[in-house]
Amino acid sequence: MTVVAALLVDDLVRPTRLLAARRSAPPELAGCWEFPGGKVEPGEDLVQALRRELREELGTELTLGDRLPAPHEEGWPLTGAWRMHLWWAVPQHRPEPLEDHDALRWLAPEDLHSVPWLRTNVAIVTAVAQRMLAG
Ligand SMILES: Nc1nc2c([nH]c(=O)n2[C@H]2C[C@H](O)[C@@H](COP(=O)(O)OP(=O)(O)OP(=O)(O)O)O2)c(=O)[nH]1
Repeated sequence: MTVVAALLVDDLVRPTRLLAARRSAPPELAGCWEFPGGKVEPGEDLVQALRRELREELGTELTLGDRLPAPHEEGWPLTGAWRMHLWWAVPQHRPEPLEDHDALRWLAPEDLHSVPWLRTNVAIVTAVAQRMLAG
């Protein structure tokens, strides 16, 4: 019941832009923005799953930073029993919307709320904006 996702930024020390991705499926989530990532598969650890998802979805390897602190040890609550863990990361290649997304946008911290995020992401986006603005 674990989802992993990347907070893709231009720089791990002084991030000025964060990548938001617009979902193309399923219909009930399409058009909403999220952090690229997905479900951990059996036999994978969290970071292996994160690297696989980013390779599949955006065609990039990652330089990983810290994990975003979550309000619970199990991660950020999504719907039902799903929980999400997120890592700051810099993409090693130019991200392309290969699978699951139909648009990507690099946002400044003050513009993070300018796209319609998945409802479950709003609290996370607020925490991310605070961290980016705190420098
Ligand atoms: N990737 C991602 N999923 C999120 C975010 N916020 C959020 O509520 N979710 C939810 C949406 C989905 O119900 C679930 C992740 O599913 P997914 O469809 O991305 O997973 P997946 O790539 O492994 O795809 P699948 O096996 O379900 O086909 O978590 C987010 O920021 N990123």
